[in-house]
Amino acid sequence: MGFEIKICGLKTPEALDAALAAGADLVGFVHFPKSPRHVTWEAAPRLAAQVRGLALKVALVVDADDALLADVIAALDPDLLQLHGHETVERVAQIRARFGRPVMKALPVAVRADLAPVSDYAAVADRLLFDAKPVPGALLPGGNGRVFDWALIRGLDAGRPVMLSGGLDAGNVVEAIAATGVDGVDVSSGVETAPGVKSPEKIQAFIAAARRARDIAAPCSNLSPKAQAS
Ligand SMILES: O=C(O)c1ccccc1NCC(=O)[C@H](O)[C@H](O)COP(=O)(O)O
Repeated sequence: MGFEIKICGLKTPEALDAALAAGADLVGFVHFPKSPRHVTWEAAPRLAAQVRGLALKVALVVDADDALLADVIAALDPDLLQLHGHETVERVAQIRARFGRPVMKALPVAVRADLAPVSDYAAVADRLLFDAKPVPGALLPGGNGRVFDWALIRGLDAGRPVMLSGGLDAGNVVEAIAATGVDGVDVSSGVETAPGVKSPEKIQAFIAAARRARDIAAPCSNLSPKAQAS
């Protein structure tokens, strides 16, 4: 798996088109009704069909029960389930076994102690996503545009591919990649003009910047992220 760039919170055909045209490796669809990025049941199958294998489809859920997961999987046919709630290690393992889809567990990070469960989650998840811990009482568990201290995960060997998110944008993603050495980056609010409103220009700029950083980290490779992943 090569370095990967994920654009999350896509809910319109135009925004999805922009992410695919710019070369996103993963595109994320949020199922969380309180979110301004929530994808309706009506829109989900159409968005999923629009991807046409150009990127991996990621279905983001928060503490979903089996019935909801089954519905989300039926609607999106995702390549990856992103678990962005308080799912326990046991629940992550159960979801992976029960639904037969690769799983990325999001872990909220604010202080070093938040990394204590990394090895337990790495044992049951296919990937890990480090995101900034929301402030107490926040409406959303992610997609808050908050940055955490990247030094906390510098050089961390989780034994699984690791993505970084939380307050990334075209202006800081190069530094974030250099500071952490992660396997991929994930962005939502940093490519928006307002909560839930994606900007094609910001998506394009983010992906171009992240690619530049990847190429600095791996100067011998001319391959696209997708080609490296294959
Ligand atoms: O984006 C949301 O509205 C959302 C709702 C519920 C759970 C997670 C959510 N977003 C997660 C992400 O988009 C990313 O994985 C990550 O948190 C990056 O967000 P941002 O800081 O806005 O770039």
